[in-house]
Amino acid sequence: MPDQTLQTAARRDEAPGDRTPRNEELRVAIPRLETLSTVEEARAAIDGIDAALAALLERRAAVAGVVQRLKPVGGFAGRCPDRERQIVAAMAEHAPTLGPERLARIMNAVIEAGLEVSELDRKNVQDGPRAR
Ligand SMILES: O=C(O)C(=O)C[C@]1(C(=O)O)C=C[C@@H](O)C=C1
Repeated sequence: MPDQTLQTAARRDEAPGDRTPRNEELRVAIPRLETLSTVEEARAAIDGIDAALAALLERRAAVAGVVQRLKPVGGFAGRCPDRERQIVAAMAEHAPTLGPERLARIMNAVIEAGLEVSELDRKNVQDGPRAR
């Protein structure tokens, strides 16, 4: 059986005549464990997953940066623990083996990395890129 494909498509409804660009989509091969019988094969599968994860993390940080600019108080000062708990609870439904406690640690690192990038971007806009 071929690898499964995870397709993320956060599409807007298409109105007739709408010429705004479509969202990009990411197609990821999900390796079936029974197809992996050597370290090399398993590592190659990990590399494929990590490339997709990195692309998603990069885009997540950019989208979280948009949230920081739209919120009345953005950045670390506007951190929202309730929203972070919601995110972890929703993710735990897709990752029951990892579970909420491990996911909370992972997402804390992901969210903090995004906030760091958005604060650097804000500083660059204020001071110019030389201050970086
Ligand atoms: O949803 C927000 O309010 C955000 O600022 C985004 C985000 C995130 O990266 O998902 C970042 C910080 C908040 O503590 C919660 C969530």
